[in-house]
Amino acid sequence: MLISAEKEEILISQSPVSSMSVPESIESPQPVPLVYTDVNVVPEHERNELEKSISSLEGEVLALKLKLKSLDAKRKEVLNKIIDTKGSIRVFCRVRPFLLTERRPIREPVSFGPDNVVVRSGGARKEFEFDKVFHQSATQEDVFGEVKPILRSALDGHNVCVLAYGQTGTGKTFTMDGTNEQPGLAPRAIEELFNEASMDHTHSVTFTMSMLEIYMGNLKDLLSARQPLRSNEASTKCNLNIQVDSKGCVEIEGLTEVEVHDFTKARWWYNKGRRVRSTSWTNVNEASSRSHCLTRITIFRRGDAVGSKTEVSKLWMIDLGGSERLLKTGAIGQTLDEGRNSKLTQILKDSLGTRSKVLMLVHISPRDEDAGETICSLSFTKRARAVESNRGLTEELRKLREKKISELDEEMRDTQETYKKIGGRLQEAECLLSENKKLLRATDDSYQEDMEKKVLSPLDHLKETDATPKSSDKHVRISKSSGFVPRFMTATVASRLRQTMSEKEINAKRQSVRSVAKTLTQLSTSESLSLSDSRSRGLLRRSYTKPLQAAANSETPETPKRRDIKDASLQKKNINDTSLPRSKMVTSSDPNVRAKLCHHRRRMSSLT
Ligand SMILES: Nc1ncnc2c1ncn2[C@@H]1O[C@H](COP(=O)(O)OP(=O)(O)OP(=O)(O)O)[C@@H](O)[C@H]1O
Repeated sequence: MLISAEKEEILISQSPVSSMSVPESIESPQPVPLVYTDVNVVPEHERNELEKSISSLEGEVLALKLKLKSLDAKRKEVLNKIIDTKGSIRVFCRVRPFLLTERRPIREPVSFGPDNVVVRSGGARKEFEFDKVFHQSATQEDVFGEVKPILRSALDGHNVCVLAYGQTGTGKTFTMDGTNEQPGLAPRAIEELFNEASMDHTHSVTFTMSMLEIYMGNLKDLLSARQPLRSNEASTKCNLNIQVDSKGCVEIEGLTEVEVHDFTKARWWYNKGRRVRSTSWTNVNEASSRSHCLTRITIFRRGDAVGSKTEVSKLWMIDLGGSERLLKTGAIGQTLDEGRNSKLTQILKDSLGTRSKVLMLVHISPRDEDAGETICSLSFTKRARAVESNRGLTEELRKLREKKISELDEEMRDTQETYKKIGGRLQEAECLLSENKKLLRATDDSYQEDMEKKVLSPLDHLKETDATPKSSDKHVRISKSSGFVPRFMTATVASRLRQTMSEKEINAKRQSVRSVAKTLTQLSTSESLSLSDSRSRGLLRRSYTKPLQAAANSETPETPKRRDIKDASLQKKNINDTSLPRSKMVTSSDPNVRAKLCHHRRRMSSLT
């Protein structure tokens, strides 16, 4: 449907509005003749076609939604199987490249394969296994690619925890935050969540965001509106309480939680939190190496069906303090270490359980002098990895496991592809449905207008407007339809007398204008008519102006009689234009009647 604002016309294809389930033959690109038609003249059979198309599209939308729902459930199940087979605690290792300021040793202490790292220190050789090892040349995209599937789990209702662990200066912040040119995991993950949510056709998904810092057992709200002015000034929200409800869900009392509607807004908040974290420390490096920075995205996912429950899950992205600091602090004083780490454990209590997915990224340095610290970090993650029952499998079982994972991966890809296709079709169908509904509403309105015009001739309309108090048309219509007329609007004996006199005169005009309206209606129902077509316009002009002129010989200079009526749409505008000065709506030639009508109208308007 095309709407030309210039000509105030609507172009409607002569064929009924197509639905999605059109037969192949009709779908082939045949030249469809376009017919210009006025919205006021949509023939009855086209309305029926439109209604039929709407109901068939409604059925199709429903069926597609059901299909998507079952595909979503299947995808969820397959993903869970994959994660369970791979292990719900996954440990990756990332080796930082040498920095420009660092001297590369002749014999590097760290060597690595795709899933193992070997460290040589003081003649000893230690080997560690991982789910994946990112070499020095690995990009931020490479790392994110491996993290992506776990995000889907978060959207599916699982609590997910992504932790960056390692010695100070090994690249934890680089991996989590990244730079403007090379964004890290957190901004990429947030963007991905929005992308995935936009493709979910069966649920509405919303997000909130919180950021906090833990240092020496203190919790600091990084998104709070009230931040300390100076670095050493205590923040009002520096000691938040951790609460656990009856279901075991952890909540941090008073922690700022902002609603994020899109990625731009989320990134803005994320950058704000990062700024607050660094500015509250006198030394920026101290900030990241001595404290844990936690970003929480809470996901609210609700099905479209009436009465659906909202699933809530959390995605934690944590940049841990330098591991050597943790160990050293622990060595210096047990109390300090307890205070520092027990808060972290409490906060993550519901996100490290059996239904949760954990991804730990251990970062190591390539430097010779860091080899001892590297072994410490890797030994810690080895213990974390050992928690998983899948570890220590025989070669045969390992192969079987790999085969199973690749089968599941393929199933997952197929399901996702089908989901995407059906999602696309659903969007098309919904779009078409909404267009058709709009069109039907437009035809309904014009149909009603048309019917009104058949009952009331244009002059009736004038009369009605004339006799109406200044209140809006809408109000008057409501009063008419409901049968309720305010008392001050009921006619008095005198007003009825005055009205009878004016009615006699108006009736004569009504007769002639009705014949014009009839001619128009006949024209409109007999064929689709283009008002841009000069022949049609001429026909309209002739048929419309002639009886008007004949009937309105005695009209006042303001009436359409002396106007050069350009086309029917202009004529229609004149008739309906209630914004015209009220004096222009009087149609009596008799000065006495005119005076009486004016008096009547003044009286009525003074009552409103
Ligand atoms: N993969 C990488 N590629 C390029 N540069 C990196 C990489 N990893 C780390 N760097 C650089 O190494 C330096 C230290 O990294 P970063 O600050 O991220 O370490 P960190 O582990 O977060 O330290 P801290 O514990 O102090 O927070 C930075 O200059 C960073 O840009």
